[in-house]
Amino acid sequence: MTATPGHTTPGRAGLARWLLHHTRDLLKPLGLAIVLRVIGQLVGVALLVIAVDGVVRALTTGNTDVLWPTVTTLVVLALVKAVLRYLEQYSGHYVAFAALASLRRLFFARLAPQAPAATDGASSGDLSTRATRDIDRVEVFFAHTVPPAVSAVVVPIVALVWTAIAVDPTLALVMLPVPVLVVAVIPFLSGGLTWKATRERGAASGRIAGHVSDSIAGVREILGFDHRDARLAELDALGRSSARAARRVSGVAGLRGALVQAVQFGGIVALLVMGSERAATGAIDATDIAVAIAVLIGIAGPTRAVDGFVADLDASFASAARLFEVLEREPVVAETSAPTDSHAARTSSSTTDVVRFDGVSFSYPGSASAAVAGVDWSVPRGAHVAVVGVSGSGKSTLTSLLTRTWDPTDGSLRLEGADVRTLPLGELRDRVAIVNQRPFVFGRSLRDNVLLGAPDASDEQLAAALHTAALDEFVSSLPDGLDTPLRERGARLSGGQLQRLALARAVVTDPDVLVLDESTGALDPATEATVRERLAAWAAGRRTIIEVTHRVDQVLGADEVLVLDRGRVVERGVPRTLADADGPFASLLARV
Ligand SMILES: Nc1ncnc2c1ncn2[C@@H]1O[C@H](COP(=O)(O)OP(=O)(O)OP(=O)(O)O)[C@@H](O)[C@H]1O
Repeated sequence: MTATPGHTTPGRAGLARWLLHHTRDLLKPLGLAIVLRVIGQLVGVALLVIAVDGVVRALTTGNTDVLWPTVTTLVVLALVKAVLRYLEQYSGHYVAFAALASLRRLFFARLAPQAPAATDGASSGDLSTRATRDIDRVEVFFAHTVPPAVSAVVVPIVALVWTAIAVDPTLALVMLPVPVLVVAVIPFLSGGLTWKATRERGAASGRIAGHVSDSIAGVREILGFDHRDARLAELDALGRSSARAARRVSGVAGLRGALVQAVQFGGIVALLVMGSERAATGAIDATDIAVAIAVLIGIAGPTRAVDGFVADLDASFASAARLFEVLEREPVVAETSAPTDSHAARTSSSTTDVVRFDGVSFSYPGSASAAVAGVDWSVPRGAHVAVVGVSGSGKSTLTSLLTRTWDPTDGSLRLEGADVRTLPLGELRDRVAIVNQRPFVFGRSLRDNVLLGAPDASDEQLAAALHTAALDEFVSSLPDGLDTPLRERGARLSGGQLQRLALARAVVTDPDVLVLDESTGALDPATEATVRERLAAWAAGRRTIIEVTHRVDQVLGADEVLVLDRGRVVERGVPRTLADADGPFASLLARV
């Protein structure tokens, strides 16, 4: 993934704070879930203690009548516990699912400003795993972790303090190591052993998802070039590394469960031994020993819950870490903090240049050479200009700086006099529309796809855009017209139809500047001529067209052409004049 440095991923405590920070609106219902759980589990301990106390008293006194008030109390407490359990489950899951919804919103809200720079190089399978499975796993943290974790600490403390006061302080002391070991020591030690493996397992799953989604998207190439065996071998290798990490996690989980049980039974044995010694001195009686054992058994459930969630919690934190990496990454371009009055800047500007590059240079992160170097260029309003050059000469990069996919490493770029960095990104991208080489089609209707950037456009505006892009005849030939559902990635469209759809999508937003990045290459010559004619009529000297192409013969009619070579401007001028000169443009033309 093309990562831009953000904050270092914190450890589990930091991630817990981070999750709680982003879901702070839910802290009240979360608090309620915790209180309900703690009370419910204390009631559970009380149930055991009262039952054991009643039975032992009845047996030692030989009077079974004393059991009736005990039974009544137990019935009432059992009902109370059931109601508390229901309310706790309800509020815990309410919090969990509301938290997931807000994390999903946050994921897209934070990802959008990083795009397309940070998402272009990323595996879509890995990103979608983060947005779905990783977010779902965080549910464990809210619904099955925070309330049990708090009650695993609070319930034993209350129970032991009560035992010390109401039964015997020595027995309470004997019991103390059990919850300490079960709740704190064992999970802490095992967490250290499994955290790395759990993170490796999460990363491996992301890589598997990326591999599978690439295989689906590239199935034609895989079959066409008989690449199946190699893909399967890669998938096997990924599966093996995921299984290795999973084995380590499960092995440690098994060991942890065994240790917890050993400690709990050891606690009962210790109570029996110490209790008998204390009873022999007359300090306590049989009922006290039985009640203390009941308390230890009563707190076994709440404390063992830690063992239950520790493995899931590691997975939950590993997922939170994968979310953190995306959500806290610095956007490649920063939204202006104090937007200038761009309209005022525009109207007060006396310039007739709609776009102006001043000493613009740009290098991709990690790249030693500049993709664009020292470009000075101004484009007059209403002009049709072209940027040409051999493949890799920096044409697309130059125009992507205009909409701030990236910011220049040096120099500045102005739109109608205003530095693009001072314009709100939304406004900038409204005013400059780019038709990309590889437009994306969503699995929605043709209408929705064209109106992506202008959902409120009128029917007339839509019809005009379709006409300009020469897509109108195609649309009328479809039985469902604009309501025709399109499959994702435009599977039902030809290359030329896809390009015209992308063109209509840009034109309908009524931009000041339209950038065409190799966006007519798939059209047949007659359709291309129609599109060019209609685009010229649409621009009508008011809107500016910047055309990026390596098909130099197609831009002989442009007002100006800029020839790039390895990121530098090597020639500029009126194309027909340059065609007759003996320069780079003429030699590009000779190659056509
Ligand atoms: N996202 C990226 N990360 C790193 N390097 C990149 C990236 N995109 C492009 N480049 C590099 O920057 C240089 C200019 O690429 P650019 O796409 O701007 O050229 P181009 O003239 O538009 O090429 P083409 O005509 O083939 O589309 C090339 O060397 C390319 O390898």
